[in-house]
Amino acid sequence: MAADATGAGPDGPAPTAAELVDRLTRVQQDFPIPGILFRDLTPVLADPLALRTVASALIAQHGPIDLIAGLESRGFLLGAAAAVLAGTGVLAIRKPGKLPGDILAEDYTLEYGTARLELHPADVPTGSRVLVVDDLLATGGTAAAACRLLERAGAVVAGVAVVIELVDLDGRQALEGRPFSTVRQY
Ligand SMILES: O=P(O)(O)OC[C@H]1O[C@H](OP(=O)(O)OP(=O)(O)O)[C@H](O)[C@@H]1O
Ligand SMILES: Nc1ncnc2[nH]cnc12
Repeated sequence: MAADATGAGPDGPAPTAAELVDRLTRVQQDFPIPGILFRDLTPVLADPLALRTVASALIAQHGPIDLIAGLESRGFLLGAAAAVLAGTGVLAIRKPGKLPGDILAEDYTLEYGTARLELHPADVPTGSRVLVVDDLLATGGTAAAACRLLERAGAVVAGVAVVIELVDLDGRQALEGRPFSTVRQY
């Protein structure tokens, strides 16, 4: 079995997803701009036990789902891992100009800047239950834009699942009551 960075002994209790996120997340002050405390999940993704445990936690709190939507770009990695565990496919909700052909687009506001997300509606079966997966909820603008895109495409948003929620920014309110779960709050 591949080594992991958690330090768990062979007979010790398995660490929870929240513990692994706490231990492994890289915290960087003033990135990408001054004033932002950046929480970087790449060490969690690089650890085999943490990736499996966290991906499993993302899908655990939601009912039956038909598809997972991963949000570019960090949500792609988690969304694909979660989709394999859930036995579903994965949709790519992308930044502008990346998807060819007929697309839907939604503009939104970030903790630092503004942005747009795009989706291929042809990949979304009408009435399918889609779980939106991303690494982090800050203002909630990204996840809310993804939900609006999926609903315009004819999907039912089964929920929004993120690894980290920055509670002071109250991003949940942007989700307007859609089911929401998080692995760790800061
Ligand atoms: O809740 P919000 O305020 O919308 O912010 C959260 C979003 O910001 C980050 O993505 P970013 O746009 O920086 O893209 P990246 O994943 O490509 O780095 C993060 O991965 C979330 O998608
Ligand atoms: N503080 C933060 N850390 C990591 N990703 C983010 N996306 C938006 N805010 C963020």
